[in-house]
Amino acid sequence: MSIVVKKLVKKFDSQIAVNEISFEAKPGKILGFLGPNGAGKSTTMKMLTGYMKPTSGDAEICGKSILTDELAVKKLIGYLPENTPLYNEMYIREFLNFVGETYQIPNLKNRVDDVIKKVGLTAEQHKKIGTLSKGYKQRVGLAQAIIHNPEVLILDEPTSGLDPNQLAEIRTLIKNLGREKTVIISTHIMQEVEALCDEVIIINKGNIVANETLQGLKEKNKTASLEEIFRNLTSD
Ligand SMILES: Nc1ncnc2c1ncn2[C@@H]1O[C@H](COP(=O)(O)OP(=O)(O)OP(=O)(O)O)[C@@H](O)[C@H]1O
Repeated sequence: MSIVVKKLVKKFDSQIAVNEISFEAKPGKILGFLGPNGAGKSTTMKMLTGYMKPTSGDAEICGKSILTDELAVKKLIGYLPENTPLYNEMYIREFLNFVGETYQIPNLKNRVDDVIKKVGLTAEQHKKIGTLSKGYKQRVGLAQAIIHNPEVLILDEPTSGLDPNQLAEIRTLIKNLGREKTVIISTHIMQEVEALCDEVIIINKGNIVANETLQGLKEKNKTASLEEIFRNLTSD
């Protein structure tokens, strides 16, 4: 297992955003992390990537604890946050070089060339980040997430705001990455889950209400409609 989550809790004052959730994820599989707005998806992802301390519980990324091995965990994970914080004043190459240097990547120039090609930024590569369209900014976000070739990818709504062409390209990229790596993606797009995910977790009000293979989820709920399953499991 490359991700083992153990009774993870996050409280904000009296509000329990994530309520003692446990789950696992393995390499070569894409795990879809679904839930209504405010369910606790981003909060969980932030805890797994070391950007937010859990109130209690722990998680291991390739055997390293998010509580005690924060640095090792950051190296093992590529993270695309929901609203990718990018440096708008920087040029794409400058930014990717900067990120690459923090990971001390050898032959960085070649690696930057590689990721630019991989995420489809070749035509835009000499532009300033601030001048890019939303979809291209998203690609820069993906490029910084994969530059250090991490074992685990955590992508928070990776295709939000992309046009249909970009959507298809980025989905193909994620699908390919998922062949070797452990990938968790959060999304509200059920077609995306169908197209990409092997396994699905549905979270509602901080609690896991489903944790199945995509096929298993449909069989258990006796319908092939993910939207119907989602509504049944998350409506009040
Ligand atoms: N820093 C914070 N301080 C206080 N409350 C927070 C904070 N971050 C998140 N929350 C609350 O925790 C709950 C879960 O939020 P979270 O962002 O994890 O939801 P989400 O499932 O990612 O939602 P969405 O689909 O809208 O992105 C929400 O009620 C939110 O208001």
